[in-house]
Amino acid sequence: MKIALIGYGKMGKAIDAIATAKGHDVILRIDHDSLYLLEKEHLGQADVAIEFTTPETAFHNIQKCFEANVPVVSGTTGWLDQLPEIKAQCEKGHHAFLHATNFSIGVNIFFEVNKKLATLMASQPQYNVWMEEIHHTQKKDAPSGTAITLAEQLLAAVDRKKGWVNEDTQQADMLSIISKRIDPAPGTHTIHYASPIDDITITHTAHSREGFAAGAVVAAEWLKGKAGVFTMRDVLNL
Ligand SMILES: NC(=O)C1=CN([C@@H]2O[C@H](COP(=O)(O)OP(=O)(O)OC[C@H]3O[C@@H](n4cnc5c(N)ncnc54)[C@H](OP(=O)(O)O)[C@@H]3O)[C@@H](O)[C@H]2O)C=CC1
Ligand SMILES: O=C(O)C1=N[C@H](C(=O)O)C[C@H](O)C1
Repeated sequence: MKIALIGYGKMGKAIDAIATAKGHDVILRIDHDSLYLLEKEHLGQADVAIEFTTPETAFHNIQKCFEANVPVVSGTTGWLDQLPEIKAQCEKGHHAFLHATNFSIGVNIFFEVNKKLATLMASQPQYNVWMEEIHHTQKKDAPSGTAITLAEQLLAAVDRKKGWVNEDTQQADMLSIISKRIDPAPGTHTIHYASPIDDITITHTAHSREGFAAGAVVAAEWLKGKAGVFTMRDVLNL
């Protein structure tokens, strides 16, 4: 499979290593200083593009893939207010787009555990709940995209929380998401339920970026030849 990598930072490089080891041909490595490659003439030669850049650039990069009619897998976080618009453009143009706030298999299983635990906790108001995420200091967005996905899942089940805030709030009806930036943490997410009698805590800890990168390559293999808007749940059949 011919792959165009859009963004050649920590994730772009990790994906390059895994895709190449699997026998794929990485034909483009597009970074800040090679944006001229983000045109149909070059992008159009790829079977699929994998986009991991910045919150400010993801929307434009994905549009460029649509213009070149190249299926695009994106893992960039921090731009999710624009996600409905890009999904609409994808549907309208019959393109292919797959976004996930986290591509690791472990986190996608963790998402399912989070939903189940939140459903069980919905009728147990003695438990207060809050969330913590820890990432490296170069991370641009807070809270992490994964933490937002976890929070949205939790809020859909637990009525006593009306929304989330990115601070340690004392407001009983708001879910605290506490963000910590500590090197070299690749990504740790914890959900705490605490009562006067006992606590339940679930944690996912990434030991490296390998899980994110491997999942993105699997998603790209899966997306090739398809049209529509997809997530990692479709890839993993969850
Ligand atoms: N969904 C998931 O599983 C995961 C998602 N992420 C997310 O992926 C994104 C990237 O993470 P990471 O690789 O760690 O970040 P890095 O900062 O290491 O890499 C981002 C790269 O994108 C480049 N870039 C900036 N603007 C453009 C542009 N317009 N076109 C192409 N490339 C550009 C940057 O270049 P320069 O430095 O020159 O500006 C940099 O090399 C983040 O949003 C992060 O949250 C991260 C891990 C897993
Ligand atoms: O920026 C990162 O590094 C990560 N970003 C994603 C997120 O915002 O959730 C996924 C992972 O946690 C690593």
